[in-house]
Amino acid sequence: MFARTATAALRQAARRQAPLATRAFTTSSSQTARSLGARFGTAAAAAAVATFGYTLYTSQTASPLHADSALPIYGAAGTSKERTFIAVKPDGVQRNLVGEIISRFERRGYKLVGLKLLVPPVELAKEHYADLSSKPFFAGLVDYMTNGRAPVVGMVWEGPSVIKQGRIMLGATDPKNSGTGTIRGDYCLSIGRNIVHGSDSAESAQKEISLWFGGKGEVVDWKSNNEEWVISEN
Ligand SMILES: Nc1ncnc2c1ncn2[C@@H]1O[C@H](COP(=O)(O)OP(=O)(O)OP(=O)(O)O)[C@@H](O)[C@H]1O
Repeated sequence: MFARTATAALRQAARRQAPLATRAFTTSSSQTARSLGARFGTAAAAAAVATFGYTLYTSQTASPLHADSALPIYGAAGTSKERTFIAVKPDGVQRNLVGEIISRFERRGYKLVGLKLLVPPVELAKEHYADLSSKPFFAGLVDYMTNGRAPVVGMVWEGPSVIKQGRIMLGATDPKNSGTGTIRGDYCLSIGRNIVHGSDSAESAQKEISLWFGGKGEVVDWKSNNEEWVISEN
């Protein structure tokens, strides 16, 4: 009974989270590109589909579901299945801070449901930072993320309020304004080398998880045995 109720709640939350999602899977690249085009721009959508070789899911296309779950890969914001995209940028990898950053999220009680190491294609970085494309530092930002001098570690973390709490754990964009105890406040000094990224809203998390983890089976829905000790409210 509880399982059925929880599943229904998740389905409802997922529908609220993706109100424009179609009910059937989108199978054709051109169809997907059109959907993406409406949201992120036609060129970016076509380039993304061509570049990554897999479908990018947005709120205008159906999201991939886990085989045994009604949950989209981007989770259900506002529930204990909320998910966010966190990335250790190339400077964080180069400075051997991957373990430290993973450890902070693990110790807080969040659950790792996606993890990959990659040198992102230029188109992926451009799409990820599309809202900054007019900024003078955009070209340098894309180069720093994609030039291969070190890879990026992409992650999907799950748990209550993980989007907001993840941003708090990261600290301010400019490390000079980040408090001690935050990742950026403890480990970096420059806005251009701030070692981590975190989704800043449910909409961003949905876009970014779909962008970086859209391949089949790249986000894993698993049950942690610690869950009742971490997220129960009695
Ligand atoms: N003035 C700047 N000079 C150089 N790089 C910048 C500057 N402002 C932002 N950036 C880079 O662009 C990234 C994205 O900036 P944004 O304003 O979206 O901040 P953010 O959301 O805190 O960062 P992120 O998206 O990486 O988590 C920053 O993390 C930083 O790497």
